[in-house]
Amino acid sequence: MKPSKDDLKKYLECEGTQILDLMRKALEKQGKKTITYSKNVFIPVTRLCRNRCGYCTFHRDKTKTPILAPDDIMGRLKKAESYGCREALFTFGEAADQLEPVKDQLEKLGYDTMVEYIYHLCQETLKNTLLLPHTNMGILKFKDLKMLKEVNASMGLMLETSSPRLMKTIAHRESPGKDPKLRIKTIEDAGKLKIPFTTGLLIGIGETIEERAESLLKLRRIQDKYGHIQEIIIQNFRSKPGIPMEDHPEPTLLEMIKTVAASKILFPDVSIQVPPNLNRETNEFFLLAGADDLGGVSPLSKDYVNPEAPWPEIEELERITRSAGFTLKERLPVYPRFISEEYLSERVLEKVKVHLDTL
Ligand SMILES: O=c1nc2n(C[C@H](O)[C@H](O)[C@H](O)CO)c3cc(O)ccc3cc-2c(=O)[nH]1
Ligand SMILES: C[C@H]1O[C@@H](n2cnc3c(N)ncnc32)[C@H](O)[C@@H]1O
Ligand code: MET
Ligand code: SF4
Repeated sequence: MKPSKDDLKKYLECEGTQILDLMRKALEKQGKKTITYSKNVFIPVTRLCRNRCGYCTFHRDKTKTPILAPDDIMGRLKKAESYGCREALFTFGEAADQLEPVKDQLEKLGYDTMVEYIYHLCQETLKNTLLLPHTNMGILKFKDLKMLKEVNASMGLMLETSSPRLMKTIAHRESPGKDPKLRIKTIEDAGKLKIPFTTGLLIGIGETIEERAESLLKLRRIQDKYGHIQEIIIQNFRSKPGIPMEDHPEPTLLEMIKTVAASKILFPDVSIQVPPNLNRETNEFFLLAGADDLGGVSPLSKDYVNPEAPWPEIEELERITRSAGFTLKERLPVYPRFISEEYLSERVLEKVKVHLDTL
């Protein structure tokens, strides 16, 4: 029986030893002995962005390099390959090609749009490296998703929250692209196109418990209809100096544990990921609450979204995983059940197969 909204609210609100019962229940649903992670390189293709999320330090108003040049990117990818990475995580400010400096630089490089540029970069990645592209560029149109499916092993977009109320608060009031209607449309379009998909929630940006439950149920309904969601990231808001939400409290450890556990109970069929660099001291608790993936870990690049939080070494992930009673296993940016012609283009599938023997 799938939990109802009331069940979810109860999970998210429970206290004391009820939390231990919740963790046990989630762990039973999780049911596996392994915890996965992906070795990646984070490529910030552009940091210019049309939005101004109250929690974000990634976006830049002005920069000398509006977009990273192809040779710079190829250099980073080659280096990543030599470190044994398998995933190229291309991250962008949203709709940056609506902004003049980006438009100008794209034009100089011979591209009309950012989608054309990233398509080319993914193509080059597949041609010249062993890395598998995963593109996370904000909301996209159906036709752009369709084009990018050709050259990506998986794609991603955080839902953040399904609450339209936050469009009026400090978190999203200057971010038209965080309108949950638009985000949900993109995630559904990716489902229609059968693109293996990463999404998630940002916890602690002013949403209520009820809104947290609604966000999870929204993703559940999408997954029931399309089945393309491979992982859900439960990401905790981290406060940092200088952001509009600097004084906003971070979610507590117990709130995060309850959200992770409730997510696993609602999504026994999807990996629940907690980024390990945002919870250096407390990762074990999430594994004991049903999280089964530690996400992308980069041996050579920093997390440009949370630059103050370095990624742990693989040895540390191994130690964390072992002490929680699991074994660590590397995975690709596309999860095993999506490795088929149904979900991957021929050229991506061919590249994915090269990795399967060495995982
Ligand atoms: O370490 C991080 N990885 C992030 N990733 C990457 C993720 O951890 C992994 O690389 C994916 O699981 C790919 O397998 C994202 C991927 C998306 O598609 C959408 C959003 C994110 C956000 C983050 C993030 O904030 N921090
Ligand atoms: C790439 C993803 O990183 C997340 N993100 C952006 N800013 C922060 C922050 N201060 N703390 C935690 N996560 C953040 C958002 O969920 C975005 O979608
Ligand atoms: N700007 C995009 C979004 O918020 C990509 C990740 S944030 C750096 O969806
Ligand atoms: S989180 Fe993404 S959309 Fe929001 S301001 Fe930062 S880069 Fe832009």
